[in-house]
Amino acid sequence: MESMNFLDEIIEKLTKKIAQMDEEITAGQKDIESMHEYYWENYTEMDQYGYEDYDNQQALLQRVNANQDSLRLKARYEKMLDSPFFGRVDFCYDGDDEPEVFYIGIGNFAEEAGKVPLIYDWRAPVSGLFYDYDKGPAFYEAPAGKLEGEITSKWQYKIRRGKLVYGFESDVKIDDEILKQELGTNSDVQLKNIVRTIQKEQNAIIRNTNDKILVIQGAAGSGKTSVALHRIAYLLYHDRKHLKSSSILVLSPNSVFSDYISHILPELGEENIREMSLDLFAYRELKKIVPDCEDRYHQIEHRLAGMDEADWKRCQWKQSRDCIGAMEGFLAQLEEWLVNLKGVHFRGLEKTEEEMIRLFYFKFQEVPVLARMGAIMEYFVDEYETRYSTELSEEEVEKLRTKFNAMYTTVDVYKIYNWFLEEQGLPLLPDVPYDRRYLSYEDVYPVLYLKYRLEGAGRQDQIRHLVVDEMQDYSYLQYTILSLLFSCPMTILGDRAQTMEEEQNDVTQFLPQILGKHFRKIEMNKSYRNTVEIARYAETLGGIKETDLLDRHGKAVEEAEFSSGEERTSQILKQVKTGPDGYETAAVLTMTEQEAKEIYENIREKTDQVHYIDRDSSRFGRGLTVTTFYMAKGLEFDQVFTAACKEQTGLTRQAEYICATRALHELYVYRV
Ligand SMILES: Nc1ncnc2c1ncn2[C@@H]1O[C@H](COP(=O)(O)OP(=O)(O)OP(=O)(O)O)[C@@H](O)[C@H]1O
Repeated sequence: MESMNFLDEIIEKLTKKIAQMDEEITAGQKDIESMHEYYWENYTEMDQYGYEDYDNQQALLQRVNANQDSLRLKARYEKMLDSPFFGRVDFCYDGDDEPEVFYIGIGNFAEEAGKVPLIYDWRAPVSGLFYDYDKGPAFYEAPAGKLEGEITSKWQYKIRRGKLVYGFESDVKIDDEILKQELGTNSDVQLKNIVRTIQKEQNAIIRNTNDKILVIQGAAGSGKTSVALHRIAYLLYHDRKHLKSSSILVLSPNSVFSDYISHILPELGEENIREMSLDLFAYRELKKIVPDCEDRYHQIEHRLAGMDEADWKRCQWKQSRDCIGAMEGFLAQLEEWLVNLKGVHFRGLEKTEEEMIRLFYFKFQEVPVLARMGAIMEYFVDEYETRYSTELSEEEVEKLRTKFNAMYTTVDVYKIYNWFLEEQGLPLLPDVPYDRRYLSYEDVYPVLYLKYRLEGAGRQDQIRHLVVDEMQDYSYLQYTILSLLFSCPMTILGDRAQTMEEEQNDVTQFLPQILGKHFRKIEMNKSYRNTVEIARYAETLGGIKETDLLDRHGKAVEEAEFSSGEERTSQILKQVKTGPDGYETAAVLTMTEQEAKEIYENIREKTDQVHYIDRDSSRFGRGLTVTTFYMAKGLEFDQVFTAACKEQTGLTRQAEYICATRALHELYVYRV
């Protein structure tokens, strides 16, 4: 078969290329070492202005970067040696007699730079044909414009360790059969790349470069996270000049999730991007105000333990647009309370009280109020230094700073926040010194917002693309804070049905008010993860109408009630099928942390083949895991055991929905 010969040829050429690159990299390393040596031997004699020194450093830096690029490329070729291509499109350009053959893989491969690629990167313009069309008329957008023609044949391959597992001509679009096969296999402790089977609707999102803010509302298991990460890989490929992996940030729910998704980009030959939870970011930002805060999970636990309705209403209000409005009103009058302006004298330079008023309320009114005195002080120092043609020492500047800052009645954001709570008639935070302060989750973001409005927000301009996963879990206030910090393009994805509250949170309703008009919302309604049996069961829990499903069937969902936790645990252990000949992963998902601990301890008495995940964990392993529904968000397992209660509330129903949608093949709902 033609492709078999091609495969052998490619393997040979890749092997040769890798060997050649090895030599280049070793030579590069030697160059770097000798440049280092030269530098250390000669740097004392370099010209006094530092030009030579600078040139040497630049040359060294360039050589190091070039070697790093080669190492990265080599790593990609090594991956391609395992599976050089997965698709092929024969495309006859309009006006040509013969089709051209394009093989598609995870990266471009040409024998030499500048030569026609033997393999095309899945992100190359021509590769769009593979994902978007069946046989017949088709076109793609090349840098030179639209290229039209006809696809005369399309092939799919599975190659592992350099050997063809299968290869066949497909005349329908990327076949559901292949997808079913892919999804029918066992899950992994890592999300997989989907380059071989990206669907047309998914491809449109991945290749979208026009919309600055792309919001994806997608059903559970529709591939949102996968698509967002492939989109990042696509953007990196097409904008290497401006976009680096290190300038992309993913806001993810927790460290386990971060770890779960951290393999996709390296698998595709890209470097990893930065990942963080917004809570962690907030705590770091609040460090000077409070030493410790609650996190989101504490709040969920309080809710499940039966939080008072009035308390819950207050928590919700504090995250709302109304709270921001009230805080803005408060800020408008705050300037009056916050400063006690006086005249300043310093070695012959004087600013009278009237002048200070003019500076504070007019000249510097755009500067956030707690940063304003500093700005006025710098203005004063400038004036002094210009007038007396002298430079003030650091100590003198510090003395002046203290003098100016003494005009604030307080600079403590914690205290100022309490003034706000008092004004609103809300319960106050305890009036305690810094080291005894602890913020409840409801106050974390209002305090952060207040801090930014008082001191200014440190804009995160080094971030050139922001990905927000699980978008439904962020409030109006949190998005407002994000808009103060980031002005870069964003990919925001989530599912309103997977809210961790009774009522669904459709953030797409208010996002345009915050993020502006460069905004596109796309829905993904086809779900791939669960079997039809599991997906239909989950739909009844989530009150969702028929989702479009891949027609993959499996075991019926099993529901049972038990009279004790021990009985339930025994039954779970009977049903778990992880192991060498069984599934890769299984999870017992509970409503609360307490239940998770109990079940874990219970299982541990019988076997040590079990992992426990809580908010401090950073990864999950093969085999059986016990955790809460909220820590399992975004993850998937071959088997899921929902440890539910006999009585359902709105909140536990939602939790059960999240648990159910985590299951790939088997779902058991066991109530006690
Ligand atoms: N085109 C595809 N080809 C193969 N597998 C796919 C495809 N799209 C999605 N999947 C698989 O479906 C599962 C769900 O994908 P993913 O986790 O990205 O979805 P999600 O929408 O973020 O899910 P959720 O919101 O429920 O956490 C994964 O196993 C993923 O590999």
